[in-house]
Amino acid sequence: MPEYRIAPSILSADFARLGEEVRNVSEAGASLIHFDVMDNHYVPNLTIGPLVCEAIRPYTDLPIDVHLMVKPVDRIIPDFAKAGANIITFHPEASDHVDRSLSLIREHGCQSGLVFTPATSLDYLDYVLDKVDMVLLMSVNPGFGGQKFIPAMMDKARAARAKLDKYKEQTGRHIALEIDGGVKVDNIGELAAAGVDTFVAGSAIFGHPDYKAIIAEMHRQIALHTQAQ
Ligand SMILES: O=C(CO)[C@@H](O)[C@H](O)COP(=O)(O)O
Repeated sequence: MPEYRIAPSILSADFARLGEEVRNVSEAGASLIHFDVMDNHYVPNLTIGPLVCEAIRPYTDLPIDVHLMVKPVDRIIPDFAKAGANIITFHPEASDHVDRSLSLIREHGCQSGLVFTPATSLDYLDYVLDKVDMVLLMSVNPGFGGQKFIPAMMDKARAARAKLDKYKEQTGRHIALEIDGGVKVDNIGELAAAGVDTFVAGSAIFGHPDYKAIIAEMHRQIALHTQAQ
């Protein structure tokens, strides 16, 4: 049975009270803090950088899961590692040398991962799986919170899990499968059954009045859909 993790996306938090929001979701049962970095170049929005990562670091003991939506990728990796990031993921299309960017993340003491937009092929994984700790599937187009889950991503999750399971059979190493975009209580169970183990949720958590209750309900749905497996 994999460890199922809920990662609130602070993109949907109240930025005026960010430290407090991070503390509140941490105490409410979150497993990771998902940190979306957008540059208004690779994606059409502009968010937060290493200074904000450093500022929230004292508010949680949970791993900070930095999702880079920036181009180029490499220059900013050491800054995030220094700011307290634990996991750093990036989009292969945004890196000049994917293998080098993955190595750079690990050299800086973080877990590494590749992110796939809805239309990006999983083939990018083929020659670099040994350097990947987490695969992040985007189930919306990157740039904004509060979008609708793209249904075709359910099959993509199954395909990704099959690839990662095959790799585990060969090597014994588990690679986490994370999904991001439109994750709610009504689809999280099916996603878990499809093989996803890490769930990013922004508006579903920060838009709910009781963070503890919504995270508990997400775990309940996951358990309901995976117990029989
Ligand atoms: O990276 C992104 C969007 O680009 C996501 O992390 C969103 O922030 C998820 O938000 P919801 O769809 O859960 O509201």
